[in-house]
Amino acid sequence: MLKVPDHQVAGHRACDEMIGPLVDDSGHFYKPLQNDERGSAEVAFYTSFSSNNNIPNHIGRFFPLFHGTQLIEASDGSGLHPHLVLQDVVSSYVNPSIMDVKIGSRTWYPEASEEYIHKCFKKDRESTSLALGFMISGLQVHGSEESGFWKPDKKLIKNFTSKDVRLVLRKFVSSNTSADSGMDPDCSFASTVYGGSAGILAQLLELKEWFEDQTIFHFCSCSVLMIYDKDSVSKGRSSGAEVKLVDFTHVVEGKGIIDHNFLGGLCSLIKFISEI
Ligand SMILES: Nc1ncnc2c1ncn2[C@@H]1O[C@H](COP(=O)(O)OP(=O)(O)OP(=O)(O)O)[C@@H](O)[C@H]1O
Ligand SMILES: O=P(O)(O)O[C@@H]1[C@H](O)[C@H](O)[C@@H](OP(=O)(O)O)[C@H](OP(=O)(O)O)[C@H]1O
Repeated sequence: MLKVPDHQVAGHRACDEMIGPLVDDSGHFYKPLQNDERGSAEVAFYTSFSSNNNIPNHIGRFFPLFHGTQLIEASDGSGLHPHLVLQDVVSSYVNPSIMDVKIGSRTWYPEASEEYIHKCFKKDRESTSLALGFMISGLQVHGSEESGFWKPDKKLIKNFTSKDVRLVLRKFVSSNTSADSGMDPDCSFASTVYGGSAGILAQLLELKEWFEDQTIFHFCSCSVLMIYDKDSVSKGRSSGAEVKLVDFTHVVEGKGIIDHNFLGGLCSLIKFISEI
């Protein structure tokens, strides 16, 4: 049975008769192919990535598993539409806290049209992308059974300044996070979620090491998803903190050159998190 995901934090959504992703109860995430070249570009990326023998196994785990494409009924009722069939990277979590961070100080690639570059450049300058090398695209933080999720709306997130980003990265790992909380975030989950040998920071550093070397792909406009489960931490279990990369509609060939745009943004995010 396909349904609209409960835990999508950014991107095109299935609502108001708009086509958007669907999930099933077997752990699959169906992302509709965009009709323009973005859809085919993402299929081409997953196809190439999943058959590339030069990708180390420990790096492969940062990417959703790819199960090809499938024609399924679109979420907007418009009929059969091709979808990427991906691993649903949040399906194993009960109440996942998730942050989508779009990496790179620029979200355009040099080969793009002038019009597209102009559109992206404007957004990069208005968001924190240009200044920080990354921007928060969406998030949800689980509070408690009673309070549910803190999921700031898109408009608020769009206007995040560098100072807001610093605060939100703290709120993401705090127990006193809620919509109207004026309290100083306690960061009580920081050491378990960000820290530790299996924490988010360790995973980002592992990714960084690969990006310092890989010249196969340039990941324009791609996001790092950070996911964990507060309930598990509170119950003394591991947070299950995971880093995944998503959104490969604008991946281009690396042509033997390091992806300095992604690498720089990743270093900046690492620095922000390591200071918490
Ligand atoms: N494999 C996945 N498993 C679970 N959730 C996912 C997966 N891929 C994406 N998501 C969710 O969907 C959101 C949007 O994903 P993505 O960026 O791929 O979509 P998009 O519509 O191409 O975005 P944009 O409009 O920014 O280009 C993510 O923030 C995340 O919440
Ligand atoms: O953040 P917002 O305001 O939702 O803006 C969207 C976001 O910037 C996407 O990255 C972009 O897709 P591309 O990166 O593929 O350009 C999309 O373009 P679209 O409206 O043409 O789909 C925008 O609408």
